[in-house]
Amino acid sequence: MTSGRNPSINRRPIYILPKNFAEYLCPQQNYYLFLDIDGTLADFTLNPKDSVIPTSTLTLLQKIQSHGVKLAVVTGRSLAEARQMLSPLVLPIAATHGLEIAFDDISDHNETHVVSVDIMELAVIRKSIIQSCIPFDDFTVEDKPYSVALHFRKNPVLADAAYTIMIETLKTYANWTLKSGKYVWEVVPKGVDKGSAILTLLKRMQSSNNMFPIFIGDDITDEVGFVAVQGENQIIASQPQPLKGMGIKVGSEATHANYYVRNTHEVTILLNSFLSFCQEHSMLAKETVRHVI
Ligand SMILES: O=P(O)(O)OC[C@H]1O[C@H](O[C@H]2O[C@H](CO)[C@@H](O)[C@H](O)[C@H]2O)[C@H](O)[C@@H](O)[C@@H]1O
Repeated sequence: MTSGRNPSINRRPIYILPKNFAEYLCPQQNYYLFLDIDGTLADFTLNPKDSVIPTSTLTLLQKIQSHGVKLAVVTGRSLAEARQMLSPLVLPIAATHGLEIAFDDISDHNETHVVSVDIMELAVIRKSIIQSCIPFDDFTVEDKPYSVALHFRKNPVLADAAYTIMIETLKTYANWTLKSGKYVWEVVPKGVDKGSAILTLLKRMQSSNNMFPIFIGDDITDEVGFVAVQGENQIIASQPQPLKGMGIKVGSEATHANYYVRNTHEVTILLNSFLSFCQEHSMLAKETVRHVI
């Protein structure tokens, strides 16, 4: 649990050789690509403020987008921070684990909150957490607009102390819940998760029925996202068939995802293979047009 493992998940995913990812794709499908940020597009850093999505990855995503593939980001980061990390890319974002949803490419700064948040209460919770952390040197409290995260990556031995602080703090606050992640515990409003966020985004982004969602993520909070794209617990109202997409876990731990790659480097190789598929597919389309003319 301390490093983000969840013992209740015991399925073993299939390894995708990332450079051969295009072999899993088919030109008849409409791909919707959902991406997590930390541990997927960005490597981990000790301080959350230091992490970046490499410019080469942003360029790659921009190229994939230019081929008409629908892209969206689903992250635990706040919306403001996600926008900043993704700049200059403009795309739909589900932030704060699905609380803040923004359709930036569809309409200018069109944002919604999935549940209402008591900001005053959050301030009290934050203060209490900071107070409880005083005896410890190695915690990092990440102050976010609608949640508060307690990081113990600097000293993983503090995992249990971090958990105790968070669980004790939450005892008197019924509208908040605890999410675990890699070397982090986070207090977030109840009623938000990445699976529901993906389905909300998909419904808005949908341009045809032949949807094939792919979600790439690395952490426990991404598990419900894998279940959602693989169509294992619901159908979208306007969708006659259950979704049958692809969950890809970054890392070889047990997961609900059907597939995995090993690390963020392999994510970029996989995305390059996806781009090659798009390029080849558009080139084939152009060839067809040329022959018809
Ligand atoms: O859903 P994600 O995009 O993966 O965001 C989840 C959390 O990511 C960040 O924390 C993680 O990355 C940090 C920077 O590399 C690292 O120090 C920490 O140990 C990781 O848990 C972010 O700080 C959180 O706000 C996000 O919820």
